Amino acid sequence: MRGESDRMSPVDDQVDAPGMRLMGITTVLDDSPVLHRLMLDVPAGEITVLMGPSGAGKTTLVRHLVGLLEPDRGTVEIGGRDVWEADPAGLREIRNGMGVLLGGSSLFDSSLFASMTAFENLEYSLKHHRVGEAERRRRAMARLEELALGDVAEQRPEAMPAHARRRLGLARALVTDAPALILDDIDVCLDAAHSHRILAALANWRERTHGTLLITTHKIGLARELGDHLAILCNGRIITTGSAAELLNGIETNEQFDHRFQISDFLGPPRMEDIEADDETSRGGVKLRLTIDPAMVRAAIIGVVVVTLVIMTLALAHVL
Ligand SMILES: Nc1ncnc2c1ncn2[C@@H]1O[C@H](COP(=O)(O)OP(=O)(O)OP(=O)(O)O)[C@@H](O)[C@H]1O
Repeated sequence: MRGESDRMSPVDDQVDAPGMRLMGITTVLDDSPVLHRLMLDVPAGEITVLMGPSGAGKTTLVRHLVGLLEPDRGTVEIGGRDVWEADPAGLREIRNGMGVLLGGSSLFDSSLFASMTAFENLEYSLKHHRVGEAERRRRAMARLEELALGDVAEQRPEAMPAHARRRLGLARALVTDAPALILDDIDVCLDAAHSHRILAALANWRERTHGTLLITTHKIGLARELGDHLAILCNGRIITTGSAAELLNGIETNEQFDHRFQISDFLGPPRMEDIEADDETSRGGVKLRLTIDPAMVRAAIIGVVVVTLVIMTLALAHVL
């Protein structure tokens, strides 16, 4: 029989931890540039912590990775597969290999079902991965206990305080033992009482899966503790990568962090002019994604039909 520390994949076969790679990512939201020519490598089987000032674009980057938001330019690869070129079945396969906790503490953000209890929320994910009933119970309860949620297993998430709901979202991301884990902003659950449990749960997941973890946080202590690799996202780009100990040397507060990385980044925020200039010069190397508005296509077809009819009418009138 297998113990808790055994390696388990979502479907009980060994699955290799995937690397993740973002190349040349440019994103414009509401006519404002958010990311510009962003490059990031998340090595397979290791922990990468992503930090950056508030509004730098961390959640936007995560949304590109998990298939929720298509970048305007560039490629997003997980395990060597382009997330945004995958067909729906391929995208489902990529998503099945990921445990995800989105930023925010609302029900929607934590990917929880309001109509299900804490236990049912976790069991649902395992059912989706065709895990048998007894094993579902064992795994779901193990994750709930691990995150101090055993007592509220029968409660619905809406009845829980925000930090407990956030831990439940984390338990749900962990429960399938996916080989890739993407956790956006777990700071909400990192109060003094629970941070050691969160770190222990992540260490346990790592021991079971040897998976790849990408985590975004504002907590300098957490980044120091976890970070095999630290990447700093600032002004829409990854401005530096390295070991957390080196990059955070001498930084104790978020003000010091912002001061070192945001104020000293001489390139500053991305500008729309630069992105438009890229569009004009883009050839070959960087992929340009064009959005075709169906309304424009319809208008163009109607226009062609009308012009054709007018020409035919004129030609007919000329003949008669
Ligand atoms: N749907 C949207 N429409 C328009 N602008 C958006 C949208 N989502 C995010 N933004 C803007 O994009 C920028 C980056 O936001 P994002 O949430 O990715 O930053 P973040 O680094 O995760 O911030 P935080 O650390 O505060 O969570 C911000 O200026 C934000 O206002």
